[in-house]
Amino acid sequence: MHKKKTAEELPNLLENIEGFYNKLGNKKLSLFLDYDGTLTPIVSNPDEAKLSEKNKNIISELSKLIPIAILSGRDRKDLKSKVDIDSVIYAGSHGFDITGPNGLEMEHESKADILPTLDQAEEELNEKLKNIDGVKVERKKYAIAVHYRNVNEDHIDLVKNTVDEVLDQQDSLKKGGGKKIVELKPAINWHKGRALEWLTNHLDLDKQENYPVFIGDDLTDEDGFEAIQDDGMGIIVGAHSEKTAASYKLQDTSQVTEFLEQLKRFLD
Ligand SMILES: O=P(O)(O)OC[C@H]1O[C@H](O[C@H]2O[C@H](CO)[C@@H](O)[C@H](O)[C@H]2O)[C@H](O)[C@@H](O)[C@@H]1O
Repeated sequence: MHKKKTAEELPNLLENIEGFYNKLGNKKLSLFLDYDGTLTPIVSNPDEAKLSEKNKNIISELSKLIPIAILSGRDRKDLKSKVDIDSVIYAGSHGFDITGPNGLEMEHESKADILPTLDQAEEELNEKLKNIDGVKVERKKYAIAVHYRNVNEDHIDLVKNTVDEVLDQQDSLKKGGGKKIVELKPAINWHKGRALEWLTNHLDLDKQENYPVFIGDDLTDEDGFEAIQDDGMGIIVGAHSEKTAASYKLQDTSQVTEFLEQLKRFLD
């Protein structure tokens, strides 16, 4: 277990790019990317978080050179429609639902049991929260995000308490956090880190020869950083409320774009 640091304590990747290339050495790079807050800036309406043409082009070009997977809390279909590149892997609902090139399809084995429970929780949340202005209940196949970014500060506790009430009745769901959201997720030890490990196995990325890099900005990305901290590198974008297992930082999404551009030139 490595000691976690605050994002402020970490070196900026762009200012230390030679150190990154040295760590990579002769190993083959694979890239794992979060979506919201990493490839797109955080915006108030989740539907408006669009991938820029610039990022789309770079990711598309990079995916011809190295394996790329996008690991998101979003629903996999929503994620795929927003990114719209055929040559990358999509892991939606925090890694519960994965598709990719060459017929790759993986849904977590819990699917049959958990879907009716999520359906019921979604219905209850919609009913109980319907009179609170600004709240948004976002159903993903294997999770539900309750957004309170646009809720009046006086009502935020009510939103959080309502989520707790619904969770109290569902032993098979657990609570998750994120940027101005509370999530209801399957109470299973599966997350972006486990999905990342599953993908490195599936892609046959032997640890001796490969170097996975994961870029993310939020609490749920910490599982991904931890999964690769011995054999690869976690890069945090901005900061979140806790210490991080990442080893480098990028200031914001524009620095992510800059890094991806540099990477493309380096690999060409
Ligand atoms: O794992 P990610 O790809 O980072 O997804 C995490 C959550 O992202 C989205 O919500 C966040 O971004 C929204 C758009 O910028 C913002 O309005 C919201 O406040 C953020 O929490 C997405 O809507 C969620 O489903 C994801 O779980």
